[in-house]
Amino acid sequence: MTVSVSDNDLLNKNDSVNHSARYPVICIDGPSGAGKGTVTWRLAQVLGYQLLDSGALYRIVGLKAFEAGLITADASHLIDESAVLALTKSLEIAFLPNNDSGRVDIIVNGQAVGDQVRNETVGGYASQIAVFPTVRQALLTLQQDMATRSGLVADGRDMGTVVFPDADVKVYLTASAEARAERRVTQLVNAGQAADFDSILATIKERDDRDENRSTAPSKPAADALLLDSSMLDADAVYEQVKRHCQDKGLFFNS
Ligand SMILES: Nc1ncnc2c1ncn2[C@@H]1O[C@H](COP(=O)(O)OP(=O)(O)O)[C@@H](O)[C@H]1O
Ligand SMILES: Nc1ccn([C@@H]2O[C@H](COP(=O)(O)OP(=O)(O)O)[C@@H](O)[C@H]2O)c(=O)n1
Repeated sequence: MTVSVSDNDLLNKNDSVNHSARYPVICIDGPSGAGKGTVTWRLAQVLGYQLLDSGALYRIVGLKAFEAGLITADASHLIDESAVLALTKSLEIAFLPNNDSGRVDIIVNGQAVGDQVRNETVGGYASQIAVFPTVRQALLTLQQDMATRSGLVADGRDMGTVVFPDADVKVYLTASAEARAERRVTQLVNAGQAADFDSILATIKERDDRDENRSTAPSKPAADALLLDSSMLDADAVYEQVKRHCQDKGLFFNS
C-alpha cells in the first residue's frame, strides 16, 4: 500500500517557524463521535500542518475486504488475515483535503471513493479488519512517514500509543456513548437521512468494545495524554482546550 497527500495550501504553511529537522506531531485519539475529526481539521488549518485521518485507511481496507467477500456485515465468520493483508498491500491511496466538507477526500487506486466510506456500516468493517496485527503493521510506516514532511495532526485510536509514541502533544478525546450517538443522529438528520438513536447507540457500543478490547493497539489513552471529555463541551470549547494544551507543550499559534 502507498499513501500520498496532495501538496495544497493545507500543507507547510507553518514551515517558516519550523526549522528543526523533526516536525511537531499532535495526536488526537478516542472513540467514534468524540469529535476527533472536527478538532483535527481545525488544528491542521490553523497551524498549517498536514492531517492524517488514520481511520480512513482502516475504513478503505474494511470496505475493500467486504467488497472482496473477505468479511461479512455481521462479523459472523472467521476472516482470512493473510488475504486481508494481501489486499491492504495492493491498495494505492491518496488523500485530498476538502475545504467544503472539512474532511479529506480519498482516492483509491486512482478512483475517488464517495461518502459511503464514512458511514457507520463501513466503520464496522474497519473495526473488523483493524484487529489484525499484520494489517496494522502494513499501515504503520506509511503513517509514520507522514510526519517527515511537515507538522502533523493525526486522528485515530493508536496515534499516541503506537504510531507516534514521541509526539509533542497527545489528546484522548471521549464523550459518553449517548452523547456520541446523539451527534451521529444529528449528523444523519442534517444530511437528510433516517436515523434511529437506539440502533446507532448499539452500533457505537459494539465498535467501542471491539476497538478497546483487541490485543493489538487497543484504543486507549497514552500515559502522557490529556484526557478530555467532550460530552458537555461544544466543538469550539474542545478546540480552545486542545489549543491551550498545545501551547502549554510549546506549540506556537498565530491566531
Ligand atoms: N464537542 C462537540 N459537541 C457536539 N457535536 C460535536 C462536537 N464535536 C464534533 N461534533 C459533531 O459530532 C459529529 C462527529 O464528530 P467527528 O469530529 O466526526 O467525530 P469523530 O471523528 O471522533 O468520529 C459531527 O457531526 C461533528 O460536527
Ligand atoms: N488509528 C486507528 C484508526 C481507526 N481504527 C479503526 O477504524 C475504525 C474507523 O475509524 P474512524 O476514526 O474513521 O471512525 P470514527 O471515529 O470517525 O467513527 C475504528 O472503529 C477502528 O476500528 C483503528 O483501529 N486505528
